Amino acid sequence: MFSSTVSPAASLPAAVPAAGVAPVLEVCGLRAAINQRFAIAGVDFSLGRGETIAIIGRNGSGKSSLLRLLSGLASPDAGTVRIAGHASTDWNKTARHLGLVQQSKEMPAHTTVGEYVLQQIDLRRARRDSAPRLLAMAGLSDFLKHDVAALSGGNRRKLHILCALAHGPDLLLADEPCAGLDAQFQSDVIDYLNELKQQLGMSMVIATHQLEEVEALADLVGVMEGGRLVRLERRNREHSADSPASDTLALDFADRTLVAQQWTRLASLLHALPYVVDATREGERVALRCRSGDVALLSRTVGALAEHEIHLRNIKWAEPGMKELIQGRGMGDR
Ligand SMILES: Nc1ncnc2c1ncn2[C@@H]1O[C@H](COP(=O)(O)OP(=O)(O)OP(=O)(O)O)[C@@H](O)[C@H]1O
Repeated sequence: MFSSTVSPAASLPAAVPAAGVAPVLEVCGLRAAINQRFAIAGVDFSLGRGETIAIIGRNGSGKSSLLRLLSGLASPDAGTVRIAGHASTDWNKTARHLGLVQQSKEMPAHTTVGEYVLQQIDLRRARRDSAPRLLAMAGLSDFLKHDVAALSGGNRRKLHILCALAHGPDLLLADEPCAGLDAQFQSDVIDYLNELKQQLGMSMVIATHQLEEVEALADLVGVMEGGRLVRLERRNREHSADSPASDTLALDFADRTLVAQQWTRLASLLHALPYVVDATREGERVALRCRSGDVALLSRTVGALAEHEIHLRNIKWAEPGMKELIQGRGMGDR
């Protein structure tokens, strides 16, 4: 599913857009103290036109803080964020390029969808005649006269997104756009975001805990941990089924002398497993690099070795799989 793993993220050439194409978003050496104990640091990446980066990581890892810095709502202590070539804090220049969807947004009372959209268009000094097209794209044309407070969670989220796009920005920053939605609404919002990507060539930064959003939308995945971007991967969307994996299993054997005394036999058994890319010795342990991060690999490996009377004391992800990272688990036990 993901083509490569690089750490630190700064050294990743995959995140640099093709030569001659100005990045829509460029983040360089970003550092900012958020409070006395937490800082964003070591964030470097670029996003080309039409590309989407999903920012994942467990609660409190700094995703929202990073989005605030990208949007210019907060200023960095060091480094730069450039949106369409302009410093993110220079709102006069960046505002027309940027659409922002924050995590929670109050809806006004006694306001219809039609009125709300026009208010938001006026706020952004955009053209009122863009309203029908924006509403149609979000599938909300039939809700013009509905009270915004009575909209479903999914439609409300789409309304926020469409308002953020009223002035025709190149870059959408969305903080957990599907948080708290049930599966149906989630998939509605993801379809809508996908249309924006496909039809408008929108570039997007999406902070998320949802695997579905990453699967459907992301060209790049950035993993935040303790305020740092610790992994940055480019997804191979066309060949996701058989792309090489970045997932590694750590194997501890019941017989601690096995690796030292029977390495040749053990290595040939492990290399014969269809999903294994590579097996390497690390003292008494073995690191097994696998083609897919499927959780079933653990039980398949245990079973395959047991057939040869080889028993394991412990088996775990040496590097957390993408599912664990997205759901906020698996970091910190390396
Ligand atoms: N305005 C603020 N003032 C002070 N500290 C803050 C502020 N916003 C966030 N923090 C702190 O910064 C750290 C990172 O929080 P942040 O909300 O960026 O993480 P997150 O990855 O978005 O979390 P979640 O997935 O729960 O939304 C936390 O320790 C949080 O308490």
